[in-house]
Amino acid sequence: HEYFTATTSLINLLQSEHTIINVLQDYVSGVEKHIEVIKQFINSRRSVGEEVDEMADYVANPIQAYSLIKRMTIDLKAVEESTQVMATPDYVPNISYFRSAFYLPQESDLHGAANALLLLQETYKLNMSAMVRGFLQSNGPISPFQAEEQLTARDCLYLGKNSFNQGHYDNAIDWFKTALTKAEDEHNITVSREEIQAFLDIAVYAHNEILKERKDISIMPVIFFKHYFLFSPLGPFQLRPLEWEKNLRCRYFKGYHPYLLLQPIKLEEKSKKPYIAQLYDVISDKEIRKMQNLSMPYLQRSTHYGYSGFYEASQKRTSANTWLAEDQDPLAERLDNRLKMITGMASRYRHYEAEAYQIANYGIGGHYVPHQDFIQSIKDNLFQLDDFEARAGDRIATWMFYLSDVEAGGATVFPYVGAVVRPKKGSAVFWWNLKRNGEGDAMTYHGACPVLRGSKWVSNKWFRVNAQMFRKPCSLNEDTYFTDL
Ligand SMILES: O=C(O)CCC(=O)C(=O)O
Ligand SMILES: [Fe+2]
Repeated sequence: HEYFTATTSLINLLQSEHTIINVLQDYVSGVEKHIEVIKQFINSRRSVGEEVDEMADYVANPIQAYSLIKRMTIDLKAVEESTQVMATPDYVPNISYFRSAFYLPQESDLHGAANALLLLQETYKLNMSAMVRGFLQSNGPISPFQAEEQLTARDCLYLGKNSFNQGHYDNAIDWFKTALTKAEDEHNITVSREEIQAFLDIAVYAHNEILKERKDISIMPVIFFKHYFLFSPLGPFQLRPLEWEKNLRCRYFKGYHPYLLLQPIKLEEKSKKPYIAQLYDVISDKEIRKMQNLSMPYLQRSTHYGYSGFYEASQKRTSANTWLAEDQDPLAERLDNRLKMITGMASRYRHYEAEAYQIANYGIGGHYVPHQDFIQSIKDNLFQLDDFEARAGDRIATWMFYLSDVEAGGATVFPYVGAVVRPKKGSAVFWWNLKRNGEGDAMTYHGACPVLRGSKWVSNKWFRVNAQMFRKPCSLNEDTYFTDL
C-alpha cells in the first residue's frame, strides 16, 4: 500500500482524515466539558489570605464553612470523575490504532510525495515562489491552478532536503532560500531560520565542492540524468517542426471486420514511422467504470525491468496496476473481440496471442520514464522463459486505452519522434513496437509524463508477435516497417 503511487488510495486517505477529525472533535468537546468542571472548581474558592487569623475568620462563618465542605466533597468528586474519565485509555483517541486500521501513510509516502512535487517542478518548469503560494504555474501550455493549501517554511525545507539528496544542489539551494524568506513572514512559525540556514550552508558548500572537483561541467553526474533525460530531446512542451506533421492524417478507419463498416473509428495519426495513432471512442464510460471497479481492490505498485535483471519498483515508474484476463470477466472478452476487429490481430491471453489487460492508475506526479515496450531478449533466452513468454514471442504492438481525462500533464510522449499523445477518456493509442523483421524499433522509445493535476487511468494490451504471423507477415528486410494499422 503506497500512497504516492495511486490517486484512488488518496481518496481513501481523505476519508480516513475525515473520520479521525470527527473522533477528535468529539474528544475535544468532551475534554472541554471536563476542563470546565475543573476550572469551576479552581475558581469557586474566594480569595482567602494565608494568615491564620484570616482563615479562622473565614470558617467562622457557617455558610462559608458549609461551602468549604461542599467544595471538598461533591465538587472535588466531580473533578475526580472528570480527571478519571480523561485518563481512561478508551476515552483518549488512539492514533496508533487509526494508523494501522486505516493503513495511514508512512514517512516513506511523504518522501515519495515530495519527490513527485520536485519532479513536477522540474518537468513543467514550475515557478517556485508561485508554488509556495499553492499556485502551480509554468511557462508551458498548461493553465495555472491554485491549491487551497500553501507550502510552509518547513515544507520548503523538506523539499530542499529531498532535492539535495537527489544531488540537485542548485534546486536545493533555491528551496532553502525560499524557506528562509517564507520563515520571515510566517504567522505560525513552522521552523526556525537557524535550522534552515544550516542546511543552506551545507548545500552551498556541496554545490561549490562539486564545481571545484568537476572542472569539466559537460560530465554530469548520473543522478542528474535520472530525471533530466526524461522527456528529452523535445521535452513535454516542445512540438516538432510542422514539416514533420504535414503528412499526418485524421480519417475514419474501418478495421478488419465488416461490423466496423457501420461504425468506423475516428483515427488520428501521430507519427508515420514508427506508426503511432490515436483512436477515439473505442471504449464506453460504462466499460471504463467497470474496468476501474474490477481493478481497484487489486492495484499494486507497478514495477519495471531493472538492471538487476528482475522486476523492481522505483521512482522510474510511479503508478499502481493489476491485470484482467478474458476469463476473469466478460468485459475483457468483449474488449478482446473489439481489438481483434480493429487491429486484425489475435488478442486472447489464454491462447498466447496477447497479454491480459494491464490496468494502471497514476498518482501524484505519477509517470513512467521513457522505455521500450519490446522485450528483445526473448529470442536469446528461450530456455529461461516461462511458458507464456516462450510461446508468445515479443510484443509486436502496444494498444493502450485512456480510461480517464487528465486535467494537466500525463501525456504519453515519444521523444525521438516528437510525438505527444494526450489522454482523452475513451480513446486509445496504438503503435508497432517491432520492425517487420521482428526486431525492436528503437524509435518507439516512449514515456508517461508526470500527472500535474488529475488522476490518470490507462489500460495496456500488448499484442504478441507469434500469433500474428499470418495476419501481419514478417519480412527479412531489416528496413521494413508496419506502415499502417
Ligand atoms: O501511461 C502512459 O502514458 C504510458 C504507459 C507505458 O508506456 C507502459 O505502461 O508501458
Ligand atoms: Fe510503455
